[in-house]
Amino acid sequence: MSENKDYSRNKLMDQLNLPPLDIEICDVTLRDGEQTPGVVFTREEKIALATELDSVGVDIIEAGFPVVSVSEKAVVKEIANLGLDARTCCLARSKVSDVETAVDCDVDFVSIFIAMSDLHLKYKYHKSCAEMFSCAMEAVQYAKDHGVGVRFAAEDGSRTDVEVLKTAFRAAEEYKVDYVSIADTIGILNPSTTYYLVNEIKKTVDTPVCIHCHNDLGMATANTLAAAEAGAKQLHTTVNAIGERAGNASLEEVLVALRIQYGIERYDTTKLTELSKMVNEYSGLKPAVNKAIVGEHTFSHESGIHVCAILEEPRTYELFSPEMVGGKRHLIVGKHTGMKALTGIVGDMGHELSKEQLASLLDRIKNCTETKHGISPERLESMIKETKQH
Ligand SMILES: CC(=O)SCCNC(=O)CCNC(=O)[C@H](O)C(C)(C)COP(=O)(O)OP(=O)(O)OC[C@H]1O[C@@H](n2cnc3c(N)ncnc32)[C@H](O)[C@@H]1OP(=O)(O)O
Ligand SMILES: O=C(O)CCC(=O)C(=O)O
Repeated sequence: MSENKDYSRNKLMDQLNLPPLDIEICDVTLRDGEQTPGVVFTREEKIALATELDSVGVDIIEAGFPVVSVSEKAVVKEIANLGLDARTCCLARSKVSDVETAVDCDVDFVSIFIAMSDLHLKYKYHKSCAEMFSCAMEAVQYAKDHGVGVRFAAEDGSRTDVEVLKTAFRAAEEYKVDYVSIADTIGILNPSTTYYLVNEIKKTVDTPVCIHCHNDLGMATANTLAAAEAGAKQLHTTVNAIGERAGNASLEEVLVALRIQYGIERYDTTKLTELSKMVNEYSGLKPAVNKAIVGEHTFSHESGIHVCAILEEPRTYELFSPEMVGGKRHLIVGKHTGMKALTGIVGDMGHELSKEQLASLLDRIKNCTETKHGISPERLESMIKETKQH
């Protein structure tokens, strides 16, 4: 087998003998992502994002929640009619009027949701589970009668009694819903409980299961993958992990993990950095510098021990190549720079310094307190010139 230069495969996965994952990605950036406080995507931005998500190979694009506004409905309909390879869906409450609006948008399926947790029934709906379920099935029937697919979603599914969830999904199956969905709405799950919950539901229904994870405990990506291992078919993601509160499972993290850990290579990960930049620009939300996959530091290295190895073989300290995700490598010069790194960097900048000059430059760099954020290429250039003059 030829050596893979793009990434290091997690070979420990071989020890687990997992069956291959049978998954699809439903990206919800345009719906849950836009629910991030203060975020609004324009029509043009939504269309640009849908087109880019499609070119990544995302299987389903959740285009929006049509009853939110007239312009929201219009753009959901426009995206559904763009002729993308991805299927489209949108959100609807368990109300026939919401589903009527969704059906009018020409989406492939509508996600009809209710919460069946005690907290939501008592404080949000002030109705019994049976009453809410009946509203949901009326809405499901309406969609089915109009030839539109249905995802029946249990909002707050992770805090819903498991037996209640099973009974509801079993009953929804009678209405021929196309998917049942478990939402970890407030991000309470961990990988073990996610696996348990999905496995329980898989034992109960034959209908494909979806998982929608929030990141309140920083586990959304891990939980999404645990759900996939337990047999969840549809995995929900957002670009840059945006979404309610701490956000959702990150598209870029899930796709790269699927490739490296599970051998799923059909998504075009080279577009992920560009997609992240688009969401950054349109949402006004810059990912943290240490955000996995798309953060500014993903391929930035300062430590001498790391850089001296990277100069020979980047895989020593990079799990995957910048090229694999459309990113760029940056070698940072600062307090932690070593001699090999400095020699390489100075050479790459087109300069030749003697051993003594390099040692003197390194000493200056290590003791330079003028900046806390590394030495910029411009500052380094002038330091090199100063070193040459001495
Ligand atoms: C977990 C999630 O992400 S759910 C999706 C959250 N997304 C949003 O809320 C999108 C933005 N929301 C909006 O623009 C508005 O809230 C709308 C258009 C959806 C509804 O607006 P309004 O009609 O003014 O209702 P309002 O927001 O005040 O209250 C929500 C109502 O929906 C009801 N509701 C909430 N979820 C559901 C559901 N799944 N099925 C049926 N009814 C529901 C609430 O009980 C409440 O009913 P009430 O008006 O009888 O008390
Ligand atoms: O499961 C779904 O499709 C949507 C539910 C949702 O957005 C949530 O509960 O956070």
